[in-house]
Amino acid sequence: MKKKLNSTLIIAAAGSGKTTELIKQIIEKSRELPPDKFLAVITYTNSATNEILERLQKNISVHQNIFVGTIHSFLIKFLIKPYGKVLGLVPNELIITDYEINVGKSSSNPFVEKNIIVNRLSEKGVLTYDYIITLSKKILDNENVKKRFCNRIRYLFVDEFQDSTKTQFEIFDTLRKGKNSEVILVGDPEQRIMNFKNKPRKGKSPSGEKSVPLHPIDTLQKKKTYTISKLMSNYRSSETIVNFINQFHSSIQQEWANKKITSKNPVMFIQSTKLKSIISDFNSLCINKAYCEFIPKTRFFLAHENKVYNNYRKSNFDNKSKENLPLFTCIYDYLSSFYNIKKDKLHQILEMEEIELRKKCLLVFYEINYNLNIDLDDFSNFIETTFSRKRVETGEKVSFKIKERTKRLVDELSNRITPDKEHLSIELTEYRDSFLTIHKSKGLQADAALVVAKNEKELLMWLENDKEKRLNDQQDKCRLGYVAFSRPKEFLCIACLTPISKPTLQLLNKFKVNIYSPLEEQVQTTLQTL
Ligand SMILES: Nc1ncnc2c1ncn2[C@@H]1O[C@H](COP(=O)(O)OP(=O)(O)OP(=O)(O)O)[C@@H](O)[C@H]1O
Repeated sequence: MKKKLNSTLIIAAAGSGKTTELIKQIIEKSRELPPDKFLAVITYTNSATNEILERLQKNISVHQNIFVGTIHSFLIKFLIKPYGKVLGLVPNELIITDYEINVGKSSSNPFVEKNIIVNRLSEKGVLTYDYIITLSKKILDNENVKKRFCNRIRYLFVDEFQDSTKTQFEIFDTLRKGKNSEVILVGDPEQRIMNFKNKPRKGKSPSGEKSVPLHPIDTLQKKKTYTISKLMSNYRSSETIVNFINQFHSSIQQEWANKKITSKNPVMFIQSTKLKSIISDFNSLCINKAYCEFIPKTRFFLAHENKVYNNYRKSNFDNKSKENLPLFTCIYDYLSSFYNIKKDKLHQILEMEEIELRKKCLLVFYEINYNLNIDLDDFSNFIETTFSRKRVETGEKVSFKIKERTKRLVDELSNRITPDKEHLSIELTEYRDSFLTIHKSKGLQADAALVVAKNEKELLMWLENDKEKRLNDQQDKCRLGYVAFSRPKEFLCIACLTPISKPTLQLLNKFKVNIYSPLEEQVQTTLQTL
């Protein structure tokens, strides 16, 4: 008897181990896959594609009829290449480009003008990413092609479904409607932080008033076309953080599942409004056992826009102490000026794998920590021997600068506590760049995170807990807060660059956030000592 094909929407909130779940389900379905049908997995980045393929290969042999790739490569393989030419929509040779067509503001109708350019390019075989989606939809208008497409694919998995556009969803849903395929969509409505071009346009409701179309990940939860399944555990964060983020999720209340994180660190709000003080308060809280039980080895500094941290980074990291930077960043920075090589090119030019480079950096750390009287000339020799590369001498002035730089590195590192084995392995495996926009931090995690709002209005959007308002937030502002708050495992601090009002303070209290005001802290300490 033919097995009933049941399409599913898996709601997987932050830290729920959605990749693990995805892999598990792909393996299960691959066992039921007829050899003449395809199982396709759509991912949103090439690195996600690689991770999924690597993890699959550890468990099954990935046959020709299993496809893992981005939406664009999926559509090119299954629709554009086999049918585009036959239908006379594209020429033989295709060039795919990520070039974005931007029509000048002076244009009277930029939308139409852009379409004309994109169509002309496609006639010549040049396809932009956006056009690949439009073209695929056009191809699917042909009933014959639609039937063949539906017959070819038995299972379709879509990762990060919340970031799909409406048109992309319509293409996926074609397969479900064909009744020969099973579609498995995995995503988190609360982590939908699309960029502008993906936004649905406003329409008018039958009554004439402006309506805001909801994303399919929200509407599908109310329909019966897809079975809804929810991953209820959070394997990433402490109980306090899980409870905190639950207050902002519109469809899931997660359970704290990582019982290894036993610390009860409170979620903190730092009351300073100057970025420099905020960062310094955050770093002091990280090493204060009263607030943070274990010193976090990986820290994220998050904000909506890069510019929040830019000035701070320029003025502090170019000249002064880097004492709170991760160990490897300090040594990479040093090596970068020592050899005059860009930081991200170090492993390439020094001809070693990233992990090898990090191990050598540890040798540098130990050399500084176990050798109390470092001779700066000897240190240069040590670096050259350790990294098997001589520094190119470029004059006395530079030599003097390198000596100064070495002195600074020795100062920075000799004050550090020797990392124990456990922490070392964390640093070796989980090191990440610390300053990130919230968009960039998606999918990543750190031991601690500082999340800075540029003003009270932004903070209040992040703290919005009215489900309807969150659902209708067209600019993803509320959800940006959720993504940022759900990154840390152990310690979450929030701050705001403008003073906040009393009602906002009360709101923070309502959400069980502790307020940290360094001045009050000082007064308390002084009073206690009297
Ligand atoms: N079944 C599991 N048991 C124990 N730990 C798990 C399990 N699944 C995932 N983890 C761990 O939990 C953490 C979060 O998992 P992961 O990054 O896959 O979550 P996610 O669902 O992708 O979250 P986000 O959407 O926030 O990026 C990781 O450290 C991962 O190793």
